Amino acid sequence: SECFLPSPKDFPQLKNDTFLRAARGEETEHVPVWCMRQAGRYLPEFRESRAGKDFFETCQSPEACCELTLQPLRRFPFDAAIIFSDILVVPQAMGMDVQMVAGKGPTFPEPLKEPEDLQRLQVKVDTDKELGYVFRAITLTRHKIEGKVPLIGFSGAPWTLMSYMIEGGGSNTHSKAKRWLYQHPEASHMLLKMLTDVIVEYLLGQVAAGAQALQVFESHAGILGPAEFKEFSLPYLRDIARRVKDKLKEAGQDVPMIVFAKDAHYALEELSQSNYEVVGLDWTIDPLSARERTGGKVSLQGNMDPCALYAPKERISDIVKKMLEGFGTRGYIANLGHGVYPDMEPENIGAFVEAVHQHSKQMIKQI
Ligand SMILES: Cc1c2[nH]c(c1CCC(=O)O)Cc1[nH]c(c(CCC(=O)O)c1C)Cc1[nH]c(c(CCC(=O)O)c1C)Cc1[nH]c(c(CCC(=O)O)c1C)C2
Repeated sequence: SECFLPSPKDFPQLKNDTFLRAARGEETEHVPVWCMRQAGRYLPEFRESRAGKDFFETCQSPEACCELTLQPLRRFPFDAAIIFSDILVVPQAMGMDVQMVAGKGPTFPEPLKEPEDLQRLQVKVDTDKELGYVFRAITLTRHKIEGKVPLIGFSGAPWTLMSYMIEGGGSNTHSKAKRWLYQHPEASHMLLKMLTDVIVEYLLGQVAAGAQALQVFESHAGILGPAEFKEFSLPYLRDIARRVKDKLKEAGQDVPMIVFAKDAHYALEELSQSNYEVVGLDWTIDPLSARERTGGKVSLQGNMDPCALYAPKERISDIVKKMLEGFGTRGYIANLGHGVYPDMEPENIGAFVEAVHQHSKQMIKQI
């Protein structure tokens, strides 16, 4: 229960800082690797822990979040962990009802339909009160991880959260949310601004609780084109990193920030100049051209096609080798271009991690 949770103080010393060094573009002995959705249904122990339990109730239990975050680390030598939670806890904190419906995914029974609906949202969110359970999960996990690897906190980006709040769940066209951009640009900016304010507080709270890096997920960037991305996503992504960094600096703190804007290859140059140390890439971008286009301004993270995990292990090793040769070993964090799917073989995730470590050690020795 809550009163026995440890405080965000006296954390165990970090033993493997490879991920943090790569994020800052420093030299490492091997390329660090972790996987988006590394805590997930592809692990039998995850399915067992989650069985019969409500998804958001699980998110609200620091002990359950801690256990699910640690599970993949017991199996694989990942170089980072990401706290088990979901991006949709932010719309919940703003007063919206979100349920996880089996076989359908996250569902908002009463999505935003017209600009008047913005009045239903909490303007000033007390993140300690509404999202304190995430902060407590981070503090507990940072203790229980025993300094093995850094712990990443995260948030959804404003446009991605806006699209869920208007669509009411997952969508192929995102046409309801995009209608707002074209019919109600002012209300759209008002909503994006509201979300940005909450996200900044939320990310700062996660660092105060013990998060050692932050990733911002703009998972629905690809549905925007270059012009809409520049107007409705990029300014908010930039504002979030700027405000979080300025506040942390005041407190003498500094954590690397990663921006993952899925399918936003058209905005790679802008993303590399948006106040984030690391730009996460999906698999539709060629590693070498991503390097050229970002011109050494940022570290890069990604980007193996998750479906390559269906390949035999020797093939995974070859794909990883090519990926490493494309990105180079400096300022690079290996990852998938999106999350692990539930039907993937845990063994093949192991092969992916091992291939990154082995090939990169070889390459670094030869430099
Ligand atoms: C494991 C899981 C999560 N969320 C959902 C699941 C599946 C449900 C379950 O297993 O019980 C529902 C869950 N939550 C969401 C979805 C996608 C819905 C859709 O658009 O169709 C689902 C199935 C929304 C969501 N949630 C998240 C994103 C951004 C990343 C991405 O682009 O995939 C998004 C878009 C972030 C997220 N979500 C989660 C994590 C922590 C685990 C880890 O990464 O190891 C993280 C970082 C955890």
